[in-house]
Order: sequence, then C-alpha cells, then structure tokens
Amino acid sequence: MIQLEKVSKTFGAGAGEIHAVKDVSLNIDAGEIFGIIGFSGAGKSTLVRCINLLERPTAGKVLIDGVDLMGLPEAQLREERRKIGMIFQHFNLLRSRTVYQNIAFPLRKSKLSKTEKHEKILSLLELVGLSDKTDAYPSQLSGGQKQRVAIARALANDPKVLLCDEATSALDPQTTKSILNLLKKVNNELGITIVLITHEMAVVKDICDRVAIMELGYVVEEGETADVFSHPKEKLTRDFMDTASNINKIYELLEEKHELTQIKNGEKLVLLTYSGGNAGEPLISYLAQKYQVQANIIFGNVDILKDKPIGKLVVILSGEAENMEKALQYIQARNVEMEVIRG
Ligand SMILES: Nc1ncnc2c1ncn2[C@@H]1O[C@H](COP(=O)(O)OP(=O)(O)OP(=O)(O)O)[C@@H](O)[C@H]1O
Repeated sequence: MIQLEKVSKTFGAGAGEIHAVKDVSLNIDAGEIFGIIGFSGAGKSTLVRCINLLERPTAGKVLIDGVDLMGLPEAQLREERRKIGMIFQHFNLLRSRTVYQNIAFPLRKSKLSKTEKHEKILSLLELVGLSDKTDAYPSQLSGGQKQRVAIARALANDPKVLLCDEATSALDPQTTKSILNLLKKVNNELGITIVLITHEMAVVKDICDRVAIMELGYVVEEGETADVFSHPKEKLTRDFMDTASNINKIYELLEEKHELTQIKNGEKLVLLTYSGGNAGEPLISYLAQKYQVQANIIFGNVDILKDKPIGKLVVILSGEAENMEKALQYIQARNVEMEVIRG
C-alpha cells in the first residue's frame, strides 16, 4: 500500500547540509499498524512527512497504491493527499473554531450535501467519543480530547492511511492508552492503515504489528514487533526494549556491586531472554532435575508485545563445573537467549 523506495531527504547545502533521511526503503501493507521508532533527531518526522510529500524527498520514490506521488501534477497530488490523514503531537486545531467546526473544516471542498456533511461530523464525533463536546472550543478541552478532535478531523475525508506524528507524546500514560485504543478501533473498524512515529517503546509495544527502528536517518532494523524486540540485532533496539522494562535496574545493581549480584567461585550470573512458548519456569526446574544446577532468580520481567510474551530472567547458576557446561548448552538448545553477565 505504501512503498518507499530509497527515499532520502537533505536540508540545506554545503557545510550546513543535514541528511535527515538516508536511503530508506519500506513496504507498509494495507490494514497494518506500522511503527517508526527512534530517538530525537533520528529522522522520523521527516520520513513520515515524506509519505504525504509535506516534505519532498531529495531522492527516491513514494508510491501509494502503486501511484508515484512525486510524478503527479499539483491538482492530482492534492486529490491523492486526501487519502492520507495526519495527526500531530500538539494537535494543530483551529483555536477560534468549535469542535464541530474543526471537524467540518476539511469537508469544505467535499462533494457531500450539507445534510451528509452534518451526519458525517456527528458520526465522527460519536466514533471518537465526543458527542457531548460539539460546541466546545479547543481551549475548553483536555489534551486527550483535543487529540480525539484531531483524529475525527483527519478521518473526515475517509482516508486510507492515517499518519501519526508523536500523537501521544504530550499526553499522560492513561490518556495515551485511551488514544491508542481509539487508534486500534480506527484500524479495526474502518480498516485504515496507520503509520505512527514515536520515541516511546510503550506505544510500539501496545499497538504496532510491525516496526522500523531509525538512527541517524537510516532504518537500522525492521520486522514484526515481537520478533524485532525478542531478538534485537542492533544495540539501539535493545536500548529501546530496556527503556520499557525494569531490566536497567539490574545493570544499576551490577554497577553498584550490590550484594544481590555477587557470585561465588564457579557460579555464573546470566541473563535469559525467552519469547512465546518457551517459558522460564520449566527450564529452571529442569536444570535442577537433570543437571543438578541450581538457579537463583534475582530479577524477572515479562513484557507482552502484540500479544506475545517476552521474558527476561537474571539468575545465578551454581553447580559442578561439568554439569554447568551441559546446562548452558541445554539452555541454548531450548532457544532461550543467554548472556553471561558475570562468571
Ligand atoms: N525543515 C528543516 N530544515 C532543516 N533541518 C531540518 C528540518 N527538519 C528537520 N531537520 C533536521 O533533520 C534531522 C532529523 O529531524 P526529524 O525531526 O526528522 O527527527 P525526529 O526523529 O523526528 O526527531 P524529533 O522527535 O526530535 O522531532 C534533525 O537533525 C533536524 O534538525
């Protein structure tokens, strides 16, 4: 549905040249929720703005349903753009207009009759749960309510795609959750493809089917959300995963040489990462039964990524040297990732 082919975007020229997006190729399928994650300055906003040509790529191609947007004359491009709605971090509502008028705004050039427009606006208000705020002004609304108005406005022209530029970054965690639920509903009930960019792992974890990770203008890793985060190839991906779990706490304890992390001669402190079915519990009892290797759990965390559990356990393993060796081999054969932190 959305194809980006070797898209690059450069700002400025000469010594001040900034390569915001470099050689990015992505295929986003119809009906999916696709996340683009990266730290500030990675190029996410620029890339997402290239999808509707709010930024014109310096090189590469943008195709929507096979139509090459960069080859279109202005009038036709405007038409194609109506298929792509967009919402922003700071909502961008018209402050001097009511909720109703904000949603009506993109319909001013629509071919719908006055009654059809009115009905459309009422149904959008119902969809986003703001039927009782028709005549309110943006200043009278909470952040979450403002974003709901922005979503209704973005859906007014029945787009096929909704681009979300840090749409929940200005919201508290509970409001974020409710906006993400609304986006899921929009995706499920209206079949709209959603591309969202965020620096928050929690957002990706909750709703993205697939994800791309950006760094310095490049997409450095991409794939199904649970796969990418259960077997991260890049350090950056691992860092994102860690921001959403308590795993960093264990690294702090290690740094402090906390007594929990102290090991005796012959012991090993290991981090086990498992995903999907290969849960930690039977593994640990098996190590004791079969190899007489004891596992003392000092930290545990389970994340649910798009319905798939990803667990992390930090354990101290102790036992006879020969048995330990076999136990470690067994762990790896079980497809549980193992990192020896100490020992
Ligand atoms: N219009 C512009 N003119 C010049 N440089 C720009 C412009 N827009 C973005 N940049 C630069 O391009 C780089 C990528 O910025 P971009 O906003 O795309 O990153 P981001 O990952 O979305 O970060 P953030 O979340 O902080 O917005 C940055 O170095 C930024 O300063």
